[in-house]
Amino acid sequence: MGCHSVINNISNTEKEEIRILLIGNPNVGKSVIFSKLTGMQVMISNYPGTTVDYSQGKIKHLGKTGIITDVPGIYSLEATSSAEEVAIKFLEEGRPDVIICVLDATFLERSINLAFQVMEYEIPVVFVLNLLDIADSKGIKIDIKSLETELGAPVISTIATRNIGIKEVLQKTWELGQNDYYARREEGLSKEEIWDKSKAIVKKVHLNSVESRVSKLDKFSDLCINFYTGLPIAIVVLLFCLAIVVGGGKALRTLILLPILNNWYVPLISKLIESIISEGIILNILIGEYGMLIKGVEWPFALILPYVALFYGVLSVLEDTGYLPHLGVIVDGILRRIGIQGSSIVPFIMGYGCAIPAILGSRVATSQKERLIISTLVTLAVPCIAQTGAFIALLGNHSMLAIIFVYLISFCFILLGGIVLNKMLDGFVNPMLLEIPYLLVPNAQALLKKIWFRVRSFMIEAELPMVLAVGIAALVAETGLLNSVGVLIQPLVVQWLGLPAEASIALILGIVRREMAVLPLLQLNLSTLQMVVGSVVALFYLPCLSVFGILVKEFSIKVAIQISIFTIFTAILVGGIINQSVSLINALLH
Ligand SMILES: Nc1nc2c(ncn2[C@@H]2O[C@H](COP(=O)(O)OP(=O)(O)OP(=O)(O)O)[C@@H](O)[C@H]2O)c(=O)[nH]1
Ligand SMILES: [Mg+2]
Repeated sequence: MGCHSVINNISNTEKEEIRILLIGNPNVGKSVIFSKLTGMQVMISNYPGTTVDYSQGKIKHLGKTGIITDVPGIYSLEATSSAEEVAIKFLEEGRPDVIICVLDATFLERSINLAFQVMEYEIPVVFVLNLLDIADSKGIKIDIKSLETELGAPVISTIATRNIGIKEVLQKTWELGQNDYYARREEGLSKEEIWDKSKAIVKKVHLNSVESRVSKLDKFSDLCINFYTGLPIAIVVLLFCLAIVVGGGKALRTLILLPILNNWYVPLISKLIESIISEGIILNILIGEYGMLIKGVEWPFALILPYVALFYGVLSVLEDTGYLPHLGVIVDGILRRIGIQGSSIVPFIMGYGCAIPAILGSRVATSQKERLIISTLVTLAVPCIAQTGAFIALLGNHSMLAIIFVYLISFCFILLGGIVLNKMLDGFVNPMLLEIPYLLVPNAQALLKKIWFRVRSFMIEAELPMVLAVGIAALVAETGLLNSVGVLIQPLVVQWLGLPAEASIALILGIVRREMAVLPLLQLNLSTLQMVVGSVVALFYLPCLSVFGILVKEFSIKVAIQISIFTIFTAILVGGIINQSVSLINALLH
């Protein structure tokens, strides 16, 4: 990072620190600037509302330490969502020493409007005019000197993604952060006056009359949000993504990972362990039916990881191109019926990866009711990617129809659950206020970094609990504990759901991780009906432990418990109804 070294973790605060706050409209590149200044990896995507919480990092420069905070984007100083509250709280209560206010060169009027509101705080401000390359491609030219004069504070022009201007931002921030220099204060202007003033400034500083050039991507963007052309585009895009994740995942699994595992790894590890331990429980726990060293490697790495990697690959492309908000416009009509705005398609799609970012992402929703609906539906009926991998492993070789059936049930319950919750819960859903970003060609390096970051976090956060869960399965199966636990839930599992008693282990392990409610079924030689029932139960069943934790944190323990009771009840009810009705039809036919 050139002229400064970076320490990522913040410990206690020293006196000599400069506290810096990054502020600006959504999607203007604040997080890119944060990441370039600190060297820290944070989420960066091409849609408003990527950052929903704050990140802090330390910068050391010229012998001084700066603590910089990246917050969610805001349009004004009145919070309309819990994400915006975070930003405004940092500004109002944090009293930073200096503010870096990022302006969007392609949308200057709105940026300046916020700038004036920020300047009322009498805190030194460095203005950063970002996205200059995009402005340039649109034929927008801005007179920086004149903008400086109008704002009464320094303006640095940047192309953050290419690291252009970042060094200057750092220098200016240090200069202002140490001197008591205040931006000019605008006394008590009304909202309308601020808008008028912003408009007048934009007129003054634009060097050309902005007859904005329309690129091919802009034309395609228009096609994506027009319902009649946008709907077929959306279907093609989603089917293409599905093909990559499902088809690609299967190819990776069957052509590369399983052969390596079965032909090389398993014989090698079995030989090794058998040469040390000849028989007994320990041997079985390590390499037996649920062997930790066998299933604990096969399940997470060969069955789940390919889908995780491809899903995050596809998701990251959708995010960085800026396509997701376009999709939001097309699905707004449907989502509104289930109490969600079109813009919430982003957290919803994230739920197909993992429920945690989806629940956190719902912070951009403008009402508590909407947040609750998104979080409940994602927890109830949206399978995470690890669970999808497990469904494909269980049902894929057996019957494609069975997979389609499970996903149809999932869709039906998203719709049904949404309609019911929308009616049941008090509150309101605001009309959609969705900003459509320019479609961009993603930067390959940034994209790969982001995918790697996500896959790595999955490996760190998910693989260990999965291996541990396999260990518990092995222990429970080998010690006969399974039988005693099984007896308790046997009537439910055997009589009502029609599954073998051993399937209880899936229900026990499903508490730890969602895919573990499916994977143990692989060992049981089930009929197609049993597989489908097991999958449907697993689909709804329980939020995994970490999702439960997030629900408590974001809402309350009461809400988390209510959602869990609701999901477990739905799981057992729907699974049982499928089993009982198919069995009845079978009995009548034969
Ligand atoms: N071409 C170009 N793209 C940029 C530039 N700066 C940021 N971007 C892109 O703009 C998008 C938004 O960047 P972020 O850093 O996530 O924006 P943010 O202001 O943090 O957005 P929120 O967290 O949603 O408020 C990303 O796709 C970036 O890659 C720039 O100078 N030029
Ligand atoms: Mg951000």
